[in-house]
Amino acid sequence: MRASTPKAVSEPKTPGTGPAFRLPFDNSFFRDMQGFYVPWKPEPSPAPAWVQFNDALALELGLEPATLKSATGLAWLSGVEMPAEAAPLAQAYAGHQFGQFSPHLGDGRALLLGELIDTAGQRRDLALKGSGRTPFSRRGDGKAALGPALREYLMGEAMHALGIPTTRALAVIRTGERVNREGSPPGAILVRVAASHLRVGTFEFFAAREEEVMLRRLLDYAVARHDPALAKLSDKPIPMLEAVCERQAQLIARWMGVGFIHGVMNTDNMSISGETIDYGPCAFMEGFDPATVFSSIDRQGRYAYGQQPAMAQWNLARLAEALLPVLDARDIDVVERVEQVVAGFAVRFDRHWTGQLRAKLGLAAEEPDDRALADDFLQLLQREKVDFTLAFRLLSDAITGPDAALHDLFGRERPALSDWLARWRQRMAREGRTLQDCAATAWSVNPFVIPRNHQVEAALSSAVDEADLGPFERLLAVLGRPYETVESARPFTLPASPEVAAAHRTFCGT
Ligand SMILES: Nc1ncnc2c1ncn2[C@@H]1O[C@H](COP(=O)(O)OP(=O)(O)OP(=O)(O)O)[C@@H](O)[C@H]1O
Repeated sequence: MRASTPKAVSEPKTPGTGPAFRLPFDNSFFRDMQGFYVPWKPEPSPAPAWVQFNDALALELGLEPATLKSATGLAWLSGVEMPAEAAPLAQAYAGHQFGQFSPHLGDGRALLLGELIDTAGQRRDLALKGSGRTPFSRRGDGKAALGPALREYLMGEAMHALGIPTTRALAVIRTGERVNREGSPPGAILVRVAASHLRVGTFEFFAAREEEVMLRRLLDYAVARHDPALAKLSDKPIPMLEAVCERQAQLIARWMGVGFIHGVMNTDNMSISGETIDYGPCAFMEGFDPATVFSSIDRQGRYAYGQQPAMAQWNLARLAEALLPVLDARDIDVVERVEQVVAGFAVRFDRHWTGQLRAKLGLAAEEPDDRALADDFLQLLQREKVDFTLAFRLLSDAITGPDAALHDLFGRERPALSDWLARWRQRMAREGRTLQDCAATAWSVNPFVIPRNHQVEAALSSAVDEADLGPFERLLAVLGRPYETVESARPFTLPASPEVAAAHRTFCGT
C-alpha cells in the first residue's frame, strides 16, 4: 500500500524547462499484454475546453487538481499532446450484444492512456472516451457527444455517492467540434477512471479465436489485478469465475436496491472488476414495476429492471464458456463444476438481494420470513406503481415518525398497506434494537435523492442547448449526498409527472 497522502504531480522546476509535472503512469497492460491491444494515439481536439473537472477524484488519484487543470493538463487529456509516460492503446474485445455475438468490438472510440496507482494503492485505468477513430471503429466516427458524456459523468458520481462500485469520470472536455448526431451536438471527451477495462468480452475475443495461450495470459493478468489472493493457485479459472460471479451478484443487488436499470447489459459492458461500466441508456426506475425498460433499443425488455439478475447470469455463462479452452473440457467433473458456479450465481444474488431488502426494511437480524415480508411490500408498490425511492425513504422515516406521507402514496392500496405495516412493526419489535437503530439501517440504504431521469435530461439540455451548466452542477451537488435528508434538495426528490415521464421514457445515450 502506498502512503495515504496524495502524491504530488508537481516536481521541482528545472530551470529553463517550464513547469515540470507528470502523470506518473505505470502501464502494466501496455507492458505485459502485447497482442491484446493496438498502440494508438488520440485525435487532437481542435479547440479543447474543460466542461467538468472532478477535483475529489483527482486527489484520490494522487494528482493535484490545480496543476492538472492547467493548459498542459488540458492538452494531455484532449489528445493535443501526450504526457511523457502515457502509452495510449486501444484494447481488443468482443461481446454478446442483445444475445448476438460480435467477435470484433474493441475500443472503437476510446483509448487507455495509462494506469495510475491511487492514494489507496489501487491500480486505476485512465482512459479517454470519444477521442477519435481507432482500428476498432468499424463504421463509427470514434466520437462522443457532450450530452452523453455529461450523463456518464453524472451517473458515475451518483452511483459512487450511493456506495455502488462504478467507473467514474475525471473530466469532460469539449473538443471544439460538432459531431454527426441528431442536432449536430458539440463533441466531447470523457476522461474515465476504472479499476480496469477488462470485460467479459475481453475473454470472449480470445476464446473465439481459440487463442489458448493468450487466454491464459489474460486470466493471469486479470487475477493478478482483481483477485491477487488467487494468483498462487495452479488452477485459476474456476476460482476466478466464482470471484466474478460474487462481485456481479453483489453489484446487481446494489443496483436493484436503488432502482437502477443499466439498460445495456451486454457482455462487453460487464466488467471483471465488478464496477458498473458504460452509462448509455441507463436510468433509475420511478414507479415500481420490474418490467421497466428505459432504452429505445431494448424493444423486448431484455434488460428490464427485473431481468437484470437473469441477464447477469447469462453473461456469466458466456464468461464460463470463454474460459473452457483453459479448462480441461474433456473432464466431465470440470464442466460440471463450471455449470455449478454459473448456476450458483442465482443463489449468491438471492442472498445479497435478501440482505438488501432486509436493510431497506430497517432490519439487521435474520428471520426466515423476511423475504416474504419484503416481497409483499414490493407487490403493494407494483399494484399502484408507487415511486420506489420515495416509498422506501418514507418507510424509513415511518420507523421513528408518522406514516401519513407513506399512506398518501398508496391510493387504493392503503388498507393493504396498513395490514402490512402492522406485520412489519411486529417483526421490527423482534430485532432487539432500538427503533433509532433500525431507522439508521434503513436510511443508510434508502436514498433521499437519486438521479431522476427527467431532471437529468433537463440538466443536460441546459448544458448542451443553452451552454448553461448551472442546473447540471446543482444536480451533481445534490446527488453527492444521497442518503441525507437535505431540505433544499427536496425539489430533486420529486418524481416526474406522467406526461413528463412519458416524454423522457425512451432515449438512447450514445
Ligand atoms: N461513435 C463510435 N465510433 C466508433 N466506435 C463506436 C462508437 N460508438 C460505439 N462504438 C463501439 O461500439 C461498441 C459498443 O458500443 P458501446 O456504446 O457499448 O460502448 P462505448 O459506450 O463506446 O464504450 P464503453 O463500453 O467503453 O463505455 C464498442 O466497441 C464501442 O467502442
